[in-house]
Formats: sequence, structure tokens, C-alpha cells
Amino acid sequence: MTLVALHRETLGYGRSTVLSEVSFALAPGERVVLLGRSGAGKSTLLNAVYDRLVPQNRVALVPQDHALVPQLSVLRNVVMGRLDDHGAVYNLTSLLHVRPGDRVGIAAVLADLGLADVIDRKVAGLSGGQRQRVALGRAWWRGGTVLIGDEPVSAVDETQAEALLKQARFRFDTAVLALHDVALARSYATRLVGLNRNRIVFDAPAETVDDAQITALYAR
Ligand SMILES: Nc1ncnc2c1ncn2[C@@H]1O[C@H](COP(=O)(O)OP(=O)(O)OP(=O)(O)O)[C@@H](O)[C@H]1O
Repeated sequence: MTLVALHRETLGYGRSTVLSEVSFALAPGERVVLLGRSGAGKSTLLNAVYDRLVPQNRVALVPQDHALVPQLSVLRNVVMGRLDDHGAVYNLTSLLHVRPGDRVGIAAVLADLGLADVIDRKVAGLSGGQRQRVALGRAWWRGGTVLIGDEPVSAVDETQAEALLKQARFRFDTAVLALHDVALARSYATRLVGLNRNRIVFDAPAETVDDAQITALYAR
């Protein structure tokens, strides 16, 4: 079974091509990590995969810029993870008065992320690492078949990053993440995809990708 498949597609913006001849398929249970230099096209590929997954799958997204509403509390930002489960009236009332059951569930998610103390704080007053964990909290609260994350642990230290990816594994069977930390990528991924010079240069089970292949991605 395949959740999404791109076959020799060209991805880019307007007339500018970022990735050529992209073939990429995702099966349930795979944890795919995209590697490549800044600008190699990781976000472009992630966005294309996300767009194609969404019509038929519940997908939790952690975008690179977090897409939080700074003026709202942590609680209300996390509530937004499930907005599309309900109609507009339900959503408006639950944003104004978060339902007690939802608050309990969200508090548990936030406790796992070390954010229990800031549940009622505005996101605007949080550190970068805290904001990133709020974005993860919104994805955890959403849940779903697939997690898509664009550098989802870039703002926290290595130990925290490992712990957060463990939670991601526990909560989502299938994921596609862009990560810049190669050791972290190796510890998490079942499959590694390397992007360089407008192409996918490798796409293979993580244990078969050697360090030289990865180093070559980042060579000038
Ligand atoms: N919305 C956009 N419109 C036009 N060009 C874009 C847009 N987003 C990205 N690009 C360009 O596409 C190329 C690939 O960008 P992309 O964000 O996919 O790379 P990336 O590997 O995710 O980089 P990073 O690690 O810095 O996030 C870059 O040259 C970038 O300038």
C-alpha cells in the first residue's frame, strides 16, 4: 500500500524549478528523513508530499516557521490542531471557551512536552524552543496517520531533540521529516532521502546509506 506517490515530477515555484524528475513514494510505517544543504529543496518536497496526502489522510504538520498565533495562549494554539474536525460555530465557541475535556487532553500533551507551566501563557512571550514545542503539541493533539515536519526539533538541544523524536515515533507510525542533524536523522529514520543539485541523489533504507554519501550532500 502507498499513501502518496510522485512520479518523475518537477517541483518549483512559478517558472523556477527546484527539484526535477522527483519520484517519491511513502508507505505506512516508514519514517523518512530528508537531508540536504539549505536550499536543496527539502521544504519544497515536504510541501508537495503534504499537499498530496491531505485529501485522503489525516496529516499532522509541523511547519518550519511553526505557524502559531503569537497573541493567543499555548492552549488555544494547540486547540487549533483539531479545528477541521468541527464546524465553524463549534470552533468559534471552543476557541473562546476551550471545552474542559479538551483542556485536560491538551494539558497531558503539553506535560509530555515540558510545557505544563505555560498552558495559559501567550505564545508571544515564549522562547524559540518553547514555541517549537507548542507547534509539536498542536501536531500531537491533532494526531493522524502521518506526521510531516520541517526541521521540527531544530530549536531545542540534542537531548531534548532525541526525546521529542521518541515521542513522535510513539504517536505516529509514519512520518516524513526534514532534519539537519545527521546523527538524529540516523537514529530516527527507517529511510533516508538525500537532495542535492535539484535532484534526489539517494533514497534508501537508513542502514544502507553510508557516511560518505551524506558528506557528499553537504560538500561545496
Ligand atoms: N515560496 C517560494 N517562492 C519562490 N521560491 C522559493 C519559495 N520557497 C522556496 N523557494 C526557493 O526554492 C529553493 C528550495 O527551497 P526549500 O525551502 O525547499 O529548501 P530547503 O532545503 O528546505 O532549505 P532550508 O534547509 O534552508 O529550509 C530555494 O532556492 C528557495 O529560495
